[in-house]
Amino acid sequence: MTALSTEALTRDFGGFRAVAGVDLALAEGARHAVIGPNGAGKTTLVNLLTGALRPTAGRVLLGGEEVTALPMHARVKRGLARTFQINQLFPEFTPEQAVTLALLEREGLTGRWWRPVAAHAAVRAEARALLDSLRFTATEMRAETHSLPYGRQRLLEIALALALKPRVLLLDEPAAGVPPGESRAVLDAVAALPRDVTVLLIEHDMDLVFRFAERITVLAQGAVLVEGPPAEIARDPRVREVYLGEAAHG
Ligand SMILES: Nc1ncnc2c1ncn2[C@@H]1O[C@H](COP(=O)(O)OP(=O)(O)OP(=O)(O)O)[C@@H](O)[C@H]1O
Repeated sequence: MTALSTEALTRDFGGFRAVAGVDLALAEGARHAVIGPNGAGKTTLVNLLTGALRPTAGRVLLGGEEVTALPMHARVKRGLARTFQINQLFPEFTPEQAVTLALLEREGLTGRWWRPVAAHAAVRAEARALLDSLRFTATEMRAETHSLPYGRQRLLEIALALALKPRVLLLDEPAAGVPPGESRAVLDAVAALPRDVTVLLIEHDMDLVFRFAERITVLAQGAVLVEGPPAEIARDPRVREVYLGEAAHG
């Protein structure tokens, strides 16, 4: 079963083709990464997947159903989640409180302060389990978010996206700004999530990509240059060429 796919996905800006006939297919439970040199079309592709941009041509499918014409929130409802931005975290909340609220929100329970205490306890336990699956310690779960290392704050954003119980999690540069010593832990925690969530990673840092992904799609000039397992991508001369070109010109 395909969790997320695109067919001949294309986006023009004026006369410029930023995404050119991209075919992607992520199997359920995939750990897939899209890489490519600057200007390859990665950000445009993400925006087409989330619904922030409409394609000039082609289709986006979620669980085999076409979502090309659906706005962002409708795609989220159908199981596509992306990470929240850091400024959406409440710094004085603990991760446990923040995830509990997100879970309550999903179930439409916020504001129902008369609900039984037992129900609340169950949601709290669920929040702790979710944070535990992302390798938060009990101490970290109960610390105010602003006091946590930046890598943990990024993981909390991922936890909040996971609280929506998505089918597909889209991670757009989740390690941006995270110190190198912490960024591996962020991606390792995501890689180890249960396989009922499919993960698509867009990331600049090659070390992280090769650590995380089981399949890699390389974009160049808006089109798929090559797709395959990391070992194949690493030794593909075409991939080296586009990155060497970038190093020479950038
Ligand atoms: N709104 C826009 N209007 C015109 N051109 C655009 C627009 N958005 C992107 N482009 C162009 O499309 C191409 C792909 O851009 P995009 O940002 O998707 O690449 P990218 O792979 O994400 O690059 P980077 O790694 O540098 O972020 C670039 O040449 C960019 O200049």
